[in-house]
Amino acid sequence: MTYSLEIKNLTKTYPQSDFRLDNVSFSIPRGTIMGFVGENGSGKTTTMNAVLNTIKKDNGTVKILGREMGDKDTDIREQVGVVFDAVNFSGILTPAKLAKVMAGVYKQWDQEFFLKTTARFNIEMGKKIKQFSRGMTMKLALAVALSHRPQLLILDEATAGLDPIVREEILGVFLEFVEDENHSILMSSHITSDLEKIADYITFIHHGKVILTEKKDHLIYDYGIARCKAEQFQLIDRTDMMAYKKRDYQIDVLVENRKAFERKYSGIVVDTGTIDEIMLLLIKGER
Ligand SMILES: Nc1ncnc2c1ncn2[C@@H]1O[C@H](COP(=O)(O)OP(=O)(O)OP(=O)(O)O)[C@@H](O)[C@H]1O
Repeated sequence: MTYSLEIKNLTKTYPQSDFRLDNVSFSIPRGTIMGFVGENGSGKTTTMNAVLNTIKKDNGTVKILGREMGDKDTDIREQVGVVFDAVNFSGILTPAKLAKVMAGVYKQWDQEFFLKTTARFNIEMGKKIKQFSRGMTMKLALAVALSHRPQLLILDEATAGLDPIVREEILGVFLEFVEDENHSILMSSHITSDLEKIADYITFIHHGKVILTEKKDHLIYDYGIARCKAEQFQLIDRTDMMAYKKRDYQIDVLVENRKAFERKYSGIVVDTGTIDEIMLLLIKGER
């Protein structure tokens, strides 16, 4: 398998902060979308910044399209499209003028593709960016990121604050982007329903550590949450539980193989879980 992004034992500490990105490792196979989820402050943006070399990592290796990126490595930079939550294009520019700037920055700038994408997104080319709504600005940022023809997109909360219709449109663009099996996306989002729709893999991060990387379909269809009474819970082997959480009248147990669990423990109801529910049990549950 070839990877667009390989992160191995990435470590980062900030001065005057207790936070530590602790040996973060995960890889994104070409042609796939990796959803990156975790609580506020768990280390998603720090990981992305360290991948992009916008902050200096303490340790570990990051390979983008098979190569480690040095400070002056502009051609790998061309291959990575980035959209962060806070877009900071100069407000006095219009999209038309911004495109001229970008054409000077990126060797692979594809003006025809930019015009096609902005038209598709109904972006007004002559309007100043400071007059754009948030959704419009995010769509413009995405059009820019795609128009220098990258192979990897890194998106930090790129759909946050957007209405469901705009999000649906953008998710469609992401799926088209990875369609040719060569392009990949690393995408952090608190809107896990978006990731349920388009991600191939999910990486969970908690307090700077990766707690799980898994195929999304495996999480959604094979993982399960067993709803147990206290006496049923007593009978379950610890090796069959990933995590558990006591509630008022039941104990929720996260299991990796819902069907096998149901066969072994007949009488216990096992539901499928959403990414949010699985994350809550992994983070807040006991082990
Ligand atoms: N420049 C900095 N100096 C010191 N601490 C920082 C700096 N940037 C981030 N941190 C701390 O690092 C931790 C991780 O922050 P990070 O932005 O990576 O989290 P996140 O998972 O992206 O969160 P969110 O979901 O809220 O965007 C936080 O505790 C944050 O306060």
